[in-house]
Amino acid sequence: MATVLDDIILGVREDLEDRKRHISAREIATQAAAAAPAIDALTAFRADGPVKVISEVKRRSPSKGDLAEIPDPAELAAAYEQGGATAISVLTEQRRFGGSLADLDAVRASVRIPVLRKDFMVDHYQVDEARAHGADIILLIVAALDDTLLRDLFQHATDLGMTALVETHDEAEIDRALAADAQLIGVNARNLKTLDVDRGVFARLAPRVPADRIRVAESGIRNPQDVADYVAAGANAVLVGEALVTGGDPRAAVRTMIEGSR
Ligand SMILES: O=P(O)(O)OC[C@@H](O)[C@@H](O)c1c[nH]c2ccccc12
Repeated sequence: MATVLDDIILGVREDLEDRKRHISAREIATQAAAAAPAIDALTAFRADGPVKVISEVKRRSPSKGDLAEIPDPAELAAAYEQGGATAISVLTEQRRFGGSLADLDAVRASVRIPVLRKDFMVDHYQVDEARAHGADIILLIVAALDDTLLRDLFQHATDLGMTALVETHDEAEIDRALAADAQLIGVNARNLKTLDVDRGVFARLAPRVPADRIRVAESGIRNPQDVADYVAAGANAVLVGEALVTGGDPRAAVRTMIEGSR
């Protein structure tokens, strides 16, 4: 049976073929090589201090529908940065999440911290594109990739100076992420095949991730207590979208998440 994830990836591939017709693979690779150097995100995540927050620019999602208007993603990202975010995640998937590369460009121009291109990466072209648009981090979803492609995209991101956030949902995926040498390992509480959120997954999987890796708890974080629970279970970082775009003052919202976890 086709899952939500399969369905999203079908659309992603169609849109990708369109973009390839406008900008060739060779041209996007040239643009990626010419971009300003990527920021070393691992250093930022390994720095001392309280929990690291990756704050997301998220307009819409398949599970919740429209979340927020976000007339100015640059302004939102700047507020996140002022609130103490370690990195900004920008959804660029268009059909289900309402994102775009234009959002990525706007955010890149407005902050100095690392920027994550959040999309369903299945092709070298998207990795080059991420770099050409100034991303420092890309998301690689283990559930969406076979081992060959996972390693290939991971290596390509590394070659371009980027860091991969490798996203997992279960024990087997953690093992695959570790085998690919991922340093930044995400555990998504939302299962992308069913869209169900289970905040208990992180605590179950975290012990399987060696302590020298950076553990990122993703999705379903409603308040500082959820952050504190994830930190207690071993999270070094959290990825928050909905609660920040719907929570009023985004600068205060990020700050509260960080403070509440201490
Ligand atoms: O809005 P939330 O529940 O705080 O979740 C943010 C982020 O974890 C979520 O957007 C996400 C995590 N992994 C993904 C992969 C694709 C698309 C989206 C995601």
